[in-house]
Amino acid sequence: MGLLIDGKWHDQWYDTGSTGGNFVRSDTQFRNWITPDGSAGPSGTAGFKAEAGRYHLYVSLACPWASRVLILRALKGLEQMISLSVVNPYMGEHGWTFEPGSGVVADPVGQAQYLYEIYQRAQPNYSGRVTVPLLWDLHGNTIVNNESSEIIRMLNTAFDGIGARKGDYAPVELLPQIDAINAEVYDTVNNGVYKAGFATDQHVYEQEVSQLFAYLDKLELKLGQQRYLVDDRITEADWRLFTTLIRFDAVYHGHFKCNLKRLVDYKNLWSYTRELYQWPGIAATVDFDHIKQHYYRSHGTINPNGIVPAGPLLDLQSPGNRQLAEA
Ligand SMILES: N[C@@H](CCC(=O)N[C@@H](CS)C(=O)NCC(=O)O)C(=O)O
Repeated sequence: MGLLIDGKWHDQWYDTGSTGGNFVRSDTQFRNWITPDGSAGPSGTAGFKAEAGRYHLYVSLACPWASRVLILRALKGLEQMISLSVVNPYMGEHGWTFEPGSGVVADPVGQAQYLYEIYQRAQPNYSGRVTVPLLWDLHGNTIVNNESSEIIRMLNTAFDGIGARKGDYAPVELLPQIDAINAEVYDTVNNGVYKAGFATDQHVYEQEVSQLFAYLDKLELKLGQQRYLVDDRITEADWRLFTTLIRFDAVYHGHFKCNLKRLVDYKNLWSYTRELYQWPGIAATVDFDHIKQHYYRSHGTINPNGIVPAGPLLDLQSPGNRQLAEA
């Protein structure tokens, strides 16, 4: 694990020493938007028109942020329009690599060995983290965007005029509610598990874990009364929560010590997770082998012997048929 400084790779772990034992996620830097006509989006520059075959996505199947993007790509039926590379689940001294392995899909652009080469290709003097997901413009030979929350918004509508599947997961009239719940879920759940798992101070860890479970308790009640997080239709907010829930018992409970309860102990949340997992096209985006291999083998400070646990045995195929109480 490391980062690029002035275009040069440095192998170093997150610096929690300067932040009192807290894990602080850095902001992503490439923020352009694909739009139907190539005009500029809410940030970045213009010039990224939605076109079939023009864009390429780099992901890790282990990564919850990349998984959101895979999910929107599947829901919108964009698999033929946006091609895909998958990194090796093991992230070591060179960061993400394309080392051949089960499920790894090589870089078609320049046959990169390491993901950081793709960042160097776009910006030779780039300084910052080398993260997935990464959306690449095959025509312009540059990075469009490496912020998953923005990539999923683009995929939701930008390709609608050129054959994307119907479905709006962030309808304008629901955006204020979606954005509000996304912010809470991000802080307490999506990033909450990382803040607990990467904490290097006992007190910080305990605070993060208690905040995480207090919020899961709230969600458990909510999902006993309503089918989805916002309104009665599935939205982006549900998919953003799902990518953390589906990893919860397999990695966050053990590896990140988020173990006050397991997800399967939450009747409604577990049933909701199964329902979303069984949604058409979604199970194919979930790879428990990559998920477990990545977390347990890549974080040497947390799991020095790199042993990957055999369990848990999850029955994800049993029906996700929650009975809702009257609100
Ligand atoms: N804000 C980014 C975060 C992406 C991210 O942190 N991805 C992780 C994998 S789960 C990564 O690539 N980490 C490598 C690193 O931080 O060096 C997003 O949501 O797109």
